[in-house]
Amino acid sequence: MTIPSFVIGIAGGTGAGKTTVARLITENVGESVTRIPIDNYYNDLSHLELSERESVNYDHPSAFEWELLHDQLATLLQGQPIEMPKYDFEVHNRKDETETVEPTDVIIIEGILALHDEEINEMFDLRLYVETDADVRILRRIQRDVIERGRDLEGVIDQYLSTVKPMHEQFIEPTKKQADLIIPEGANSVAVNLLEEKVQAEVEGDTTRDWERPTPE
Ligand SMILES: Nc1ncnc2c1ncn2[C@@H]1O[C@H](COP(=O)(O)OP(=O)(O)O)[C@@H](O)[C@H]1O
Ligand SMILES: Nc1ccn([C@@H]2O[C@H](COP(=O)(O)O)[C@@H](O)[C@H]2O)c(=O)n1
Repeated sequence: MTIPSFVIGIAGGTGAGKTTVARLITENVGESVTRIPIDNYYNDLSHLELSERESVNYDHPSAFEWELLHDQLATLLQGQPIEMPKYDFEVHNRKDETETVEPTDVIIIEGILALHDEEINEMFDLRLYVETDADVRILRRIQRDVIERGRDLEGVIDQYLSTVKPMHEQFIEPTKKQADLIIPEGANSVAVNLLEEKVQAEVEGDTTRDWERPTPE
């Protein structure tokens, strides 16, 4: 049984480079790291029609099932596996299947609102906020949403102006204050190299966590 020794939260606006940072800093540590996108914890919206799901505000904190994320992270920290939900952006809903995730030395929780929830924040040993200019982020998002998430240009622009931008300003950007480190320009190589070394040390070392683990209910 592995008891994770280091938990990293990575927040930042859409397209800031969170996933890229998470991937790069864990590239050389193989299976000792688990990456958990909080997108997988969007609420199950199976009770809604596709047309209704299309108009949900996915950038508001209420779009996520925080309790499930909290409980599953606590389970991993107790050395137990979880059944992580999986998300399908094309249909705006959870997939039917889950993925079994085993606890590993290092866990990364990554997503726009990764630093939003107070209790989850307390479970992190390191809180990162990836900061990239809004114009760069929207350009990246257009490209990604059209190519990978089955969206059209008009829809991406409408969604950006109606919910993504205002929610970023109201909820996401303020979580920067919770961060231990702010990473400018996304995956900048100096920050990535330093964090990569830190992750490597956690995987190789015999470190223990300094917060009190939640007791199972
Ligand atoms: N530093 C960077 N330079 C150039 N492109 C980048 C950089 N960081 C990320 N990208 C690209 O931008 C897009 C969004 O990055 P991603 O890491 O998925 O962002 P996020 O997870 O914050 O939404 C991806 O296509 C990625 O390859
Ligand atoms: N059905 C959904 C769910 C979420 N989104 C958008 O995803 C963004 C978060 O993902 P990143 O990889 O960009 O961090 C968020 O801004 C939501 O607007 C969506 O479009 N559709």
